[in-house]
Amino acid sequence: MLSDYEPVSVMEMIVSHTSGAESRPPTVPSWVPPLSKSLGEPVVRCTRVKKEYKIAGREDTVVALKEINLNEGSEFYPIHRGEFVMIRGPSGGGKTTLLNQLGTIDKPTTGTIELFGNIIDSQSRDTYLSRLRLEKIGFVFQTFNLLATLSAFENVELPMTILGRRTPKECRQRALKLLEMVGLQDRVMHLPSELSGGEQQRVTIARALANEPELLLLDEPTGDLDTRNTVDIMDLILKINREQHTTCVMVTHNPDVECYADRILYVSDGQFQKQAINVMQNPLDYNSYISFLNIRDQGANPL
Ligand SMILES: Nc1ncnc2c1ncn2[C@@H]1O[C@H](COP(=O)(O)OP(=O)(O)OP(=O)(O)O)[C@@H](O)[C@H]1O
Repeated sequence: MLSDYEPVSVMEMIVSHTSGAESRPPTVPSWVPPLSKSLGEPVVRCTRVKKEYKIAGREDTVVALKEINLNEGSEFYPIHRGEFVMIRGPSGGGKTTLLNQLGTIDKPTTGTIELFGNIIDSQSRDTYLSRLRLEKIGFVFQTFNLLATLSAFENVELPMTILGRRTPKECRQRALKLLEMVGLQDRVMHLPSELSGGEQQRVTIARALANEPELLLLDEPTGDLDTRNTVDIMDLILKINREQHTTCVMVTHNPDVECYADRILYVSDGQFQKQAINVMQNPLDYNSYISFLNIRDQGANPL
Protein backbone atom coordinates (compact mmCIF):
# COMPACT_ATOMS: atom_id res chain seq x y z
CA MET A 1 0.00 0.00 0.00
CA LEU A 2 1.84 3.04 -1.23
CA SER A 3 -0.29 5.51 0.69
CA ASP A 4 1.14 4.09 3.88
CA TYR A 5 4.46 5.76 3.38
CA GLU A 6 4.18 8.05 0.41
CA PRO A 7 4.37 11.77 1.27
CA VAL A 8 0.88 12.32 2.58
CA SER A 9 1.53 12.63 6.28
CA VAL A 10 1.86 15.47 8.73
CA MET A 11 5.55 14.81 8.96
CA GLU A 12 6.07 15.02 5.23
CA MET A 13 4.81 18.59 5.35
CA ILE A 14 7.12 19.64 8.13
CA VAL A 15 10.09 17.58 7.22
CA SER A 16 13.44 19.11 6.50
CA HIS A 17 15.14 16.21 4.86
CA THR A 18 14.17 13.04 3.13
CA SER A 19 16.43 10.66 1.38
CA GLY A 20 15.94 7.62 -0.75
CA ALA A 21 18.41 5.42 -2.53
CA GLU A 22 17.16 6.45 -5.93
CA SER A 23 16.64 10.17 -5.31
CA ARG A 24 19.33 11.19 -2.83
CA PRO A 25 20.87 14.46 -3.94
CA PRO A 26 24.67 14.32 -4.09
CA THR A 27 24.99 17.13 -1.52
CA VAL A 28 23.41 15.12 1.31
CA PRO A 29 26.22 13.76 3.48
CA SER A 30 26.23 10.06 4.21
CA TRP A 31 25.90 10.83 7.93
CA VAL A 32 23.19 13.38 8.68
CA PRO A 33 23.35 14.72 12.23
CA PRO A 34 20.11 14.65 14.21
CA LEU A 35 18.62 18.10 14.07
CA SER A 36 15.79 18.16 16.51
CA LYS A 37 17.44 18.05 19.92
CA SER A 38 20.67 17.33 21.58
CA LEU A 39 21.16 13.56 21.48
CA GLY A 40 23.67 11.25 23.07
CA GLU A 41 26.08 8.80 21.50
CA PRO A 42 25.11 6.14 18.93
CA VAL A 43 23.64 3.17 20.79
CA VAL A 44 21.94 0.99 18.17
CA ARG A 45 23.57 -0.14 14.95
CA CYS A 46 22.62 -2.71 12.30
CA THR A 47 25.22 -4.01 9.89
CA ARG A 48 24.01 -6.02 6.91
CA VAL A 49 21.16 -7.47 8.93
CA LYS A 50 19.25 -10.04 6.95
CA LYS A 51 16.28 -12.07 8.21
CA GLU A 52 14.97 -15.09 6.35
CA TYR A 53 12.04 -17.15 7.56
CA LYS A 54 11.87 -20.83 6.71
CA ILE A 55 8.41 -22.03 5.79
CA ALA A 56 7.44 -25.45 7.10
CA GLY A 57 7.29 -28.04 4.34
CA ARG A 58 8.81 -25.74 1.72
CA GLU A 59 12.27 -25.37 0.26
CA ASP A 60 12.18 -21.61 -0.29
CA THR A 61 12.34 -18.91 2.39
CA VAL A 62 10.73 -15.52 2.97
CA VAL A 63 13.29 -12.74 3.09
CA ALA A 64 11.77 -10.26 5.54
CA LEU A 65 14.86 -8.03 5.87
CA LYS A 66 17.42 -7.64 3.09
CA GLU A 67 20.79 -6.73 4.56
CA ILE A 68 19.75 -3.47 6.18
CA ASN A 69 22.26 -1.00 7.58
CA LEU A 70 21.82 1.51 10.34
CA ASN A 71 25.37 2.68 10.88
CA GLU A 72 27.95 5.33 10.11
CA GLY A 73 28.75 3.86 6.69
CA SER A 74 25.15 4.15 5.55
CA GLU A 75 22.81 7.04 4.75
CA PHE A 76 20.66 5.65 7.61
CA TYR A 77 22.73 6.62 10.62
CA PRO A 78 22.73 4.77 13.97
CA ILE A 79 20.05 5.37 16.58
CA HIS A 80 21.40 7.76 19.19
CA ARG A 81 20.76 7.74 22.92
CA GLY A 82 17.59 9.73 23.58
CA GLU A 83 16.40 9.65 19.99
CA PHE A 84 12.74 8.97 19.20
CA VAL A 85 12.58 6.95 16.00
CA MET A 86 9.42 5.82 14.26
CA ILE A 87 9.28 3.01 11.74
CA ARG A 88 6.61 3.21 9.08
CA GLY A 89 5.83 1.42 5.87
CA PRO A 90 3.35 -0.82 4.13
CA SER A 91 2.01 -4.06 5.57
CA GLY A 92 4.45 -6.93 5.14
CA GLY A 93 7.36 -4.53 4.59
CA GLY A 94 9.41 -5.82 7.55
CA LYS A 95 8.65 -3.37 10.40
CA THR A 96 7.80 -5.92 13.08
CA THR A 97 10.63 -8.17 11.97
CA LEU A 98 13.02 -5.25 12.47
CA LEU A 99 11.54 -4.39 15.88
CA ASN A 100 11.85 -8.04 16.95
CA GLN A 101 15.52 -8.00 15.96
CA LEU A 102 16.16 -4.81 17.94
CA GLY A 103 14.26 -6.30 20.88
CA THR A 104 16.31 -9.54 20.82
CA ILE A 105 13.08 -11.50 20.43
CA ASP A 106 14.61 -12.92 17.27
CA LYS A 107 18.13 -13.21 15.82
CA PRO A 108 19.32 -12.10 12.39
CA THR A 109 20.00 -14.85 9.85
CA THR A 110 23.18 -12.99 8.90
CA GLY A 111 24.70 -9.66 9.91
CA THR A 112 25.08 -8.05 13.33
CA ILE A 113 23.11 -5.80 15.61
CA GLU A 114 24.85 -3.69 18.22
CA LEU A 115 22.73 -2.72 21.21
CA PHE A 116 24.43 -0.52 23.79
CA GLY A 117 27.75 -2.18 23.06
CA ASN A 118 26.33 -5.72 23.03
CA ILE A 119 26.68 -7.64 19.76
CA ILE A 120 23.87 -9.87 18.51
CA ASP A 121 24.21 -12.24 15.58
CA SER A 122 22.95 -15.64 14.46
CA GLN A 123 25.17 -17.35 17.05
CA SER A 124 23.89 -15.42 20.08
CA ARG A 125 22.58 -17.69 22.80
CA ASP A 126 19.00 -17.40 24.01
CA THR A 127 20.07 -16.95 27.65
CA TYR A 128 22.28 -14.00 26.62
CA LEU A 129 19.45 -12.46 24.61
CA SER A 130 16.84 -12.86 27.33
CA ARG A 131 19.16 -11.28 29.90
CA LEU A 132 19.80 -8.36 27.55
CA ARG A 133 16.06 -8.02 27.03
CA LEU A 134 15.31 -7.98 30.76
CA GLU A 135 18.05 -5.48 31.58
CA LYS A 136 18.01 -3.08 28.65
CA ILE A 137 14.68 -3.18 26.85
CA GLY A 138 11.07 -2.28 27.62
CA PHE A 139 8.23 -3.38 25.34
CA VAL A 140 4.84 -1.86 24.67
CA PHE A 141 2.48 -3.68 22.30
CA GLN A 142 -0.81 -2.72 20.72
CA THR A 143 -2.69 -5.41 22.62
CA PHE A 144 -1.32 -4.41 26.06
CA ASN A 145 -0.38 -8.02 27.04
CA LEU A 146 -0.99 -7.49 30.74
CA LEU A 147 -1.37 -10.53 32.97
CA ALA A 148 -5.11 -10.77 33.46
CA THR A 149 -5.07 -12.17 37.00
CA LEU A 150 -2.63 -9.59 38.37
CA SER A 151 -3.52 -6.06 39.45
CA ALA A 152 -2.02 -3.00 37.76
CA PHE A 153 0.41 -2.78 40.66
CA GLU A 154 1.46 -6.45 40.43
CA ASN A 155 1.90 -6.21 36.65
CA VAL A 156 4.34 -3.32 37.11
CA GLU A 157 6.12 -4.94 40.05
CA LEU A 158 6.71 -8.28 38.28
CA PRO A 159 9.66 -7.40 35.96
CA MET A 160 11.56 -5.94 38.93
CA THR A 161 10.97 -9.09 40.97
CA ILE A 162 12.22 -11.22 38.06
CA LEU A 163 15.37 -9.10 37.59
CA GLY A 164 16.04 -9.25 41.33
CA ARG A 165 18.07 -6.06 41.67
CA ARG A 166 15.73 -4.36 44.14
CA THR A 167 14.46 -5.40 47.51
CA PRO A 168 10.74 -6.24 47.72
CA LYS A 169 10.15 -2.89 49.42
CA GLU A 170 11.98 -1.00 46.67
CA CYS A 171 9.99 -2.90 44.03
CA ARG A 172 6.72 -1.91 45.69
CA GLN A 173 7.77 1.73 46.03
CA ARG A 174 8.91 1.93 42.43
CA ALA A 175 5.74 0.26 41.11
CA LEU A 176 3.64 2.86 42.94
CA LYS A 177 5.83 5.71 41.69
CA LEU A 178 5.56 4.51 38.10
CA LEU A 179 1.78 4.13 38.32
CA GLU A 180 1.61 7.64 39.70
CA MET A 181 3.79 8.90 36.86
CA VAL A 182 1.36 7.50 34.29
CA GLY A 183 -1.59 9.00 36.20
CA LEU A 184 -3.00 5.77 37.63
CA GLN A 185 -2.48 6.30 41.35
CA ASP A 186 -6.23 5.72 41.83
CA ARG A 187 -6.26 2.46 39.86
CA VAL A 188 -3.41 0.61 41.53
CA MET A 189 -5.36 -2.48 42.63
CA HIS A 190 -7.54 -2.75 39.54
CA LEU A 191 -7.29 -5.83 37.33
CA PRO A 192 -6.66 -5.16 33.62
CA SER A 193 -10.32 -6.05 32.89
CA GLU A 194 -11.34 -3.24 35.26
CA LEU A 195 -9.38 -0.63 33.29
CA SER A 196 -10.13 1.23 30.05
CA GLY A 197 -7.96 0.66 26.97
CA GLY A 198 -6.04 3.87 27.55
CA GLU A 199 -5.50 2.98 31.22
CA GLN A 200 -4.30 -0.51 30.32
CA GLN A 201 -1.78 0.99 27.92
CA ARG A 202 -0.57 3.28 30.72
CA VAL A 203 0.01 0.24 32.93
CA THR A 204 1.92 -1.39 30.05
CA ILE A 205 4.12 1.69 29.77
CA ALA A 206 4.73 1.75 33.52
CA ARG A 207 5.63 -1.96 33.38
CA ALA A 208 7.96 -1.39 30.41
CA LEU A 209 9.82 1.25 32.44
CA ALA A 210 10.10 -0.87 35.60
CA ASN A 211 13.72 -1.94 35.11
CA GLU A 212 14.81 1.46 33.74
CA PRO A 213 15.32 0.26 30.16
CA GLU A 214 17.75 2.04 27.90
CA LEU A 215 15.57 1.24 24.91
CA LEU A 216 11.77 1.42 24.76
CA LEU A 217 10.29 -0.54 21.83
CA LEU A 218 6.69 0.18 20.94
CA ASP A 219 4.67 -1.76 18.37
CA GLU A 220 1.53 0.17 17.40
CA PRO A 221 0.98 1.38 20.99
CA THR A 222 -2.00 3.50 19.96
CA GLY A 223 -3.48 1.04 17.46
CA ASP A 224 -6.45 0.14 19.67
CA LEU A 225 -7.07 3.63 21.08
CA ASP A 226 -9.33 6.51 20.11
CA THR A 227 -7.92 9.93 19.19
CA ARG A 228 -8.09 11.38 22.70
CA ASN A 229 -6.25 8.41 24.21
CA THR A 230 -3.81 8.34 21.30
CA VAL A 231 -2.77 11.91 22.06
CA ASP A 232 -2.54 11.22 25.80
CA ILE A 233 -0.42 8.11 25.30
CA MET A 234 1.83 9.81 22.73
CA ASP A 235 2.30 12.76 25.12
CA LEU A 236 3.27 10.31 27.85
CA ILE A 237 5.78 8.50 25.62
CA LEU A 238 7.23 11.83 24.54
CA LYS A 239 7.54 12.95 28.18
CA ILE A 240 9.45 9.75 29.02
CA ASN A 241 11.66 10.24 25.98
CA ARG A 242 12.41 13.87 26.78
CA GLU A 243 12.68 13.75 30.55
CA GLN A 244 14.32 10.36 31.08
CA HIS A 245 16.23 10.37 27.77
CA THR A 246 14.95 6.86 27.07
CA THR A 247 15.68 5.92 23.48
CA CYS A 248 12.37 5.06 21.77
CA VAL A 249 11.71 3.05 18.62
CA MET A 250 8.06 2.83 17.64
CA VAL A 251 6.33 1.00 14.77
CA THR A 252 3.15 2.69 13.61
CA HIS A 253 0.78 2.81 10.66
CA ASN A 254 -0.61 6.13 11.84
CA PRO A 255 0.87 9.08 9.91
CA ASP A 256 -0.80 11.48 12.33
CA VAL A 257 1.59 10.66 15.16
CA GLU A 258 4.75 11.16 13.11
CA CYS A 259 5.05 14.67 14.50
CA TYR A 260 6.18 13.16 17.83
CA ALA A 261 9.29 11.52 16.41
CA ASP A 262 12.77 12.88 15.85
CA ARG A 263 13.23 10.64 12.83
CA ILE A 264 11.04 8.39 10.72
CA LEU A 265 12.49 5.40 8.92
CA TYR A 266 10.35 4.11 6.07
CA VAL A 267 10.67 0.35 5.63
CA SER A 268 9.34 -1.43 2.58
CA ASP A 269 10.22 -4.67 0.84
CA GLY A 270 12.66 -5.52 3.64
CA GLN A 271 14.73 -2.35 3.20
CA PHE A 272 14.95 1.22 4.44
CA GLN A 273 13.52 3.31 1.63
CA LYS A 274 14.06 6.77 3.07
CA GLN A 275 14.16 8.72 6.32
CA ALA A 276 12.62 11.97 7.47
CA ILE A 277 13.91 14.18 10.24
CA ASN A 278 11.54 16.30 12.30
CA VAL A 279 12.67 19.81 12.88
CA MET A 280 9.43 20.98 14.42
CA GLN A 281 10.24 20.63 18.13
CA ASN A 282 6.77 21.32 19.49
CA PRO A 283 4.70 18.54 20.96
CA LEU A 284 1.10 19.39 20.17
CA ASP A 285 -1.59 19.71 22.78
CA TYR A 286 -4.88 17.97 22.05
CA ASN A 287 -6.71 20.99 20.60
CA SER A 288 -3.89 22.11 18.34
CA TYR A 289 -3.37 18.50 17.26
CA ILE A 290 -7.03 18.21 16.21
CA SER A 291 -7.03 21.53 14.35
CA PHE A 292 -3.71 20.57 12.79
CA LEU A 293 -5.30 17.37 11.45
CA ASN A 294 -8.38 19.27 10.27
CA ILE A 295 -6.26 21.71 8.32
CA ARG A 296 -4.22 18.87 6.92
CA ASP A 297 -7.39 17.02 5.87
CA GLN A 298 -8.61 20.09 4.03
CA GLY A 299 -5.49 19.85 1.94
CA ALA A 300 -3.77 23.01 3.17
CA ASN A 301 -0.25 23.10 4.51
CA PRO A 302 -0.65 24.03 8.19
CA LEU A 303 2.64 25.86 8.10
N1 LIG B 1 7.31 -16.13 11.41
C1 LIG B 1 7.27 -15.90 10.09
N2 LIG B 1 7.39 -16.90 9.21
C2 LIG B 1 7.38 -16.66 7.88
N3 LIG B 1 7.26 -15.45 7.33
C3 LIG B 1 7.11 -14.41 8.15
C4 LIG B 1 7.12 -14.57 9.58
N4 LIG B 1 6.98 -13.36 10.15
C5 LIG B 1 6.88 -12.47 9.14
N5 LIG B 1 6.97 -13.10 7.94
C6 LIG B 1 6.95 -12.47 6.62
O1 LIG B 1 7.97 -11.49 6.60
C7 LIG B 1 7.53 -10.31 5.92
C8 LIG B 1 7.64 -9.11 6.84
O2 LIG B 1 6.70 -9.28 7.90
P1 LIG B 1 6.52 -8.20 9.07
O3 LIG B 1 5.56 -8.75 10.04
O4 LIG B 1 7.86 -7.82 9.57
O5 LIG B 1 5.90 -6.98 8.27
P2 LIG B 1 5.24 -5.63 8.84
O6 LIG B 1 5.82 -4.51 8.05
O7 LIG B 1 5.41 -5.56 10.31
O8 LIG B 1 3.73 -5.85 8.47
P3 LIG B 1 2.38 -5.30 9.21
O9 LIG B 1 2.39 -3.83 9.06
O10 LIG B 1 1.28 -5.96 8.44
O11 LIG B 1 2.44 -5.76 10.64
C9 LIG B 1 6.12 -10.59 5.44
O12 LIG B 1 6.19 -11.03 4.10
C10 LIG B 1 5.66 -11.73 6.34
O13 LIG B 1 4.73 -12.55 5.68
